[in-house]
Amino acid sequence: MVHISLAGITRRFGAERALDTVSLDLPAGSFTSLLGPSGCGKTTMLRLIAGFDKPDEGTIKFDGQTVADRERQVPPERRGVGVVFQSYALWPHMDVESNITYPLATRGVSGAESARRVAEVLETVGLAGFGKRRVEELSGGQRQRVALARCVVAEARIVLFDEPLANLDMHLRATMVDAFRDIHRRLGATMVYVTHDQSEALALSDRIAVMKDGRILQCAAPTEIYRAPIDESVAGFVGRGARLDATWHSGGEGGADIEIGGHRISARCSDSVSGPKVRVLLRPEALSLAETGIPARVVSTIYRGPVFEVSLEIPGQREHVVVDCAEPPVPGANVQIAVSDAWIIPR
Ligand SMILES: Nc1ncnc2c1ncn2[C@@H]1O[C@H](COP(=O)(O)OP(=O)(O)OP(=O)(O)O)[C@@H](O)[C@H]1O
Repeated sequence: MVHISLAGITRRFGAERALDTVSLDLPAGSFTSLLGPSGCGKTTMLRLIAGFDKPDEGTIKFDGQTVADRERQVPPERRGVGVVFQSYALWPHMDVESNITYPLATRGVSGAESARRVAEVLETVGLAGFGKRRVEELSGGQRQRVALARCVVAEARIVLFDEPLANLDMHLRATMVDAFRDIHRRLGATMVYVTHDQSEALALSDRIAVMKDGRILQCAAPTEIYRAPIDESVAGFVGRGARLDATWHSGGEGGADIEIGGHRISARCSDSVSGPKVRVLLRPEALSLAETGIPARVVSTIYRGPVFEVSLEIPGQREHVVVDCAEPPVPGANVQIAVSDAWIIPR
């Protein structure tokens, strides 16, 4: 288990800053997801941690030891980092066993000991009996698991995942999410996971770092990112929900009364916000159609599995509000929205 610390990391490509003075601490044994739109710098960050690339400014330390700064650069093979990338990084023409034993062979482990460890790890990743199969004969999900097995065998102290599930179908993704969680529990390695997929990030990580334009906007537990996003970008990027204009009425210190469409509601807030105008985040699960509430008009309904996603327009608001309903109201109908939870977005 390794504590990873990035301090003031900048990586430029021409005039562009792929990473812009990023500082981030990843505690030993933590599982952190990097979440953010395409091009925000997630892969660049992983490559710097792995040692495939070098920062222009700043320092990366593993357990207090510098592995990269402007002058020094510890090579990837001496960092104890395992990678599970979408491009697999396996030798396709070799069999599964040879791919997995490679890190053992480089450390002088061979023969019966090597065979025992490979059998054990194949069992762990659910590939018992696949040792002699060539990698090119495996499915995408199976290849991911071989890459993971290689990290386990190498006893990687840090494991980096770059969109490992992007090419897999929904069912396999769910299975792999379970496998990753299980491996994290067993290995106790410090894991960093890059994804576009919020549900993966929320399910897997103990912390999520939300990135934009080469910077980290917020790094916190998934529940905090979801319930108390630090700004408009995080609120808009993670989870469903609408950001609305509201008028401050009274309160402070964790909670306030605010008004939307002439209707008063209670909202959570950080200590730093106050009126007279505020922005508020309403998540679908905290909303329902009721006898009294914020007046709105039904714009559309879409069936999403067990519930209908109902899109509602509130006069004077730019974003539509989404509510999940068992029975869909008629488009055009005037309704009222009851609110059980709301978050005032800090500025
Ligand atoms: N080798 C390179 N040469 C030039 N520009 C690069 C290079 N690598 C990355 N970039 C640029 O740096 C920025 C960050 O790229 P990066 O791959 O880290 O983003 P990302 O968040 O991983 O994106 P995605 O989710 O699409 O994979 C992008 O604008 C990209 O075009």
